[in-house]
Amino acid sequence: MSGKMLHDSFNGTYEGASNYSGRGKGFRRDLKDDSMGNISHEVHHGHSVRSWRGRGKAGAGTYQWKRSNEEFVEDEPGLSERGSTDSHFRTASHQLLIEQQKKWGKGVSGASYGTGKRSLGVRRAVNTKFVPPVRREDEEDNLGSDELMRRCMPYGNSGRSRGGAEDIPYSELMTDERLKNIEPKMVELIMNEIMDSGPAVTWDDIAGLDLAKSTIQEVVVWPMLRPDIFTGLRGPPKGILLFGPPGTGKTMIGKCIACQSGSTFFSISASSLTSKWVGEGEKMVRAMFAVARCHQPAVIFIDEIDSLLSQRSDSEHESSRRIKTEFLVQLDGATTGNEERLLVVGATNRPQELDEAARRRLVKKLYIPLPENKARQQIIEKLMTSQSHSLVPNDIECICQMTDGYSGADMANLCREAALGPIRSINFADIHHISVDQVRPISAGDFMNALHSIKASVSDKDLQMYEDWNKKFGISGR
Ligand SMILES: Nc1ncnc2c1ncn2[C@@H]1O[C@H](COP(=O)(O)OP(=O)(O)OP(=O)(O)O)[C@@H](O)[C@H]1O
Repeated sequence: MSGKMLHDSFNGTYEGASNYSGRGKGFRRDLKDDSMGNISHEVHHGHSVRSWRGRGKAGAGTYQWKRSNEEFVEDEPGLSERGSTDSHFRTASHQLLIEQQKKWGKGVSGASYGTGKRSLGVRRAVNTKFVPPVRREDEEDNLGSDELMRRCMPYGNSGRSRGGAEDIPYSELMTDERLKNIEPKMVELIMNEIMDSGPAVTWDDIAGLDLAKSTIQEVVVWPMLRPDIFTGLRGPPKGILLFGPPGTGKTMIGKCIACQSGSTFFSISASSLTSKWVGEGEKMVRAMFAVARCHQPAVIFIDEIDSLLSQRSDSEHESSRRIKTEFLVQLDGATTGNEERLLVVGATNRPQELDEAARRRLVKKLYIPLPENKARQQIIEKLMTSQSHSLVPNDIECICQMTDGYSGADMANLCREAALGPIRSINFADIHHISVDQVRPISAGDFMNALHSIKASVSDKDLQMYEDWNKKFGISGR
């Protein structure tokens, strides 16, 4: 292209990408405009160059990157006021963004703050600390994209869910062949919202479930750790299903598998693909598998998998059908690629709704039942270690007997409710000046009161259904 080069280093913001800077470590972006409205955009990384051409206007604005038709167009006029805009009209969100950029610096982008972008609905881990989505004033300007990506990960490198997998710099990742047909904004979304880097989960964190834990250890964790030994007939399944009542630790197990096998953990709720990402769900599925392939070994955890792989019906929406087809294609790809170290863990509270194709692909089906007496005791003891309490072993035994039928989540709720007992006994007027030491310890009486309001959430009828399904399809159902 013979036109002049407007920017030797593109430093705008791509739509949907948060805090994205073109000046990443180890790569350079060039944006050229030939004055005829033709744009060329190149990413130089090492010796490789990837380029896109299209029509649009160069400026320091927000660009939409349409790789499907090789187009690169300006989406909103320059966010910084020096952008090449002809119009003075701004939307409210655009104006807000300009004001935020003035206040916080250019690290703030429309996708990262204040524009109501939807999240994927992945629950934050219990201990996840709040990480402000905007750059603090004391942070340096012009962070490279790798640095930005690192900062998006709430825990840096310590205590992460990943056991052994090394970080792949974002710039390097984007040159990976496997991401060739994936939109960069999708990659970034997956890395920010689905790739989980929260605190590690160990087997000891999960109370009870001894049979499930030992089976998982043997069937998936060891084979993922030693693929050289577990070959051929000993090869690991590419998909497993965890089924059982809500709140019994299925998500914890999924994460624990990733931690213990040194894998990267990707976690998404299937319903968010259809409800929150209307029209994008299919792309998300493809992107998630592609990013996971770049981060092998990897565990992809799909919560509520029944909403993705339920029996087909005539009333099924076209977009849901497409997401399901894409998911099955990806799952089959993972199953046939013998070299790939990718495990899909599906979790469901409604196993009876899975169709035959799903049951066939999720080879091992593990029942995750309600916690037994001993497991309930472990949950109480674990949660009480960080609290001041006056419970003696007898009290805990008594509470455990009274909580037959409670799930792990019910037990956690019960402890939370009991922990409020001492607070409720404080006079409202004293709450302002009372010291922490003056709050009385949690007592057995607080638990007795809490038992009035926190009940078992799983019905006997549902339990029977899980038992029946386990007998029919589960690997522990004999
Ligand atoms: N076996 C367990 N050991 C310790 N804590 C547990 C256990 N089961 C559940 N919990 C508690 O319940 C919470 C919810 O657990 P988790 O999300 O893993 O359940 P789930 O089976 O995935 O639920 P859902 O089906 O509703 O998604 C956990 O954060 C933990 O506090």
